[in-house]
Amino acid sequence: MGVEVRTEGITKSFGSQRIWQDVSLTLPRGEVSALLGPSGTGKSVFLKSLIGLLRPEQGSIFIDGTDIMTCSSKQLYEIRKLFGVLFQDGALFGSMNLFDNTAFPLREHTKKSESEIKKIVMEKLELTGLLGAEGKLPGEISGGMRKRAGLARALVLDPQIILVDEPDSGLDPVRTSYLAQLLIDINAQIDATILIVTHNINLARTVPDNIGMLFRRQLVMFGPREVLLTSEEPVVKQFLNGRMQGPIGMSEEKDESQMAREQAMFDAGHHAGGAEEVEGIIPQMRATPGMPPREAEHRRHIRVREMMHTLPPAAQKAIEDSLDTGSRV
Ligand SMILES: Nc1ncnc2c1ncn2[C@@H]1O[C@H](COP(=O)(O)OP(=O)(O)OP(=O)(O)O)[C@@H](O)[C@H]1O
Repeated sequence: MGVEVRTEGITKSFGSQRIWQDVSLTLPRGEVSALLGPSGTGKSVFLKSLIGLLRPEQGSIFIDGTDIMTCSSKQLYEIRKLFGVLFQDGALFGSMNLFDNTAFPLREHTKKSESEIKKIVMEKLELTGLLGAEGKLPGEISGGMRKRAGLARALVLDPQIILVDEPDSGLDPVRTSYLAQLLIDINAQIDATILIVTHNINLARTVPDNIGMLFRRQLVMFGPREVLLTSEEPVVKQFLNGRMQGPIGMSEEKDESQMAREQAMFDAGHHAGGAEEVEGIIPQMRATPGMPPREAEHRRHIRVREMMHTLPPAAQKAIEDSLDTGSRV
């Protein structure tokens, strides 16, 4: 079962470059959350901080109640075993076939026999649709297969927290949807807490229970998906529709004169980019029929009900509407 991950006021810089500051959020146990943000806003740095690969200079990171910023290195070693991480490129060893890549964490971190290892590895390769490819080298398979192999490897130690860095990078939209479905199904099967770092708008709209966004070195918001998806915040609206019109520029942010120049151009009819102006909420993906129900759905129902009065009116309405249609929450 998944565990809660909570950050309190964490701040990270590299030298004089501040990446983000005072970031506080809670990933509720067993729920799927997504962290969005334009390129370079420090999403990957955040993910690496959660697992203790990078160290923020301020704040606390509680994993199942233990602050990894102050715990001993022995405790940190144990806590890391709770994580399964899927890095952008799968981070596979190029000289090892998929079987050995997937078996690697079991051989490194457990005393399991080779026959036990084989059973687990084949189970995870089957789950990720890779049976039959176990003898292939990473260089011999497609990007989508490498991603799935990375996921198989991330799952072998039965993680309670799964961190996924840009699951869509290098994948076509169809394969991205299949990978998203796989993550939801895995969540239904093992109830792990999942954090997906992405700038894929479709993924953000359809997969997570909770969404947050980093911009201008701040966490702009974090909460139930309905909050961000109904937000009137210009940066959020711009991001969700993938348009040039708004505060996000080619480098991280625009100044006022550039905003005004561009606005005049758009007013004169210039295309602002982006293919669609989607407003509001679209239904969330469900586990594939035949899968166990997601336990997180029930817990989220209770949690969101309790916090309802603290949410903006548009988010409250979206939640009520989903209740009316019986779809969610
Ligand atoms: N180990 C490091 N040392 C110094 N600077 C770093 C290090 N890791 C990341 N950075 C810097 O931190 C900033 C944020 O990087 P990060 O990769 O987290 O962004 P991101 O939001 O994940 O971007 P993208 O969506 O493009 O992957 C960048 O300016 C990057 O150069």
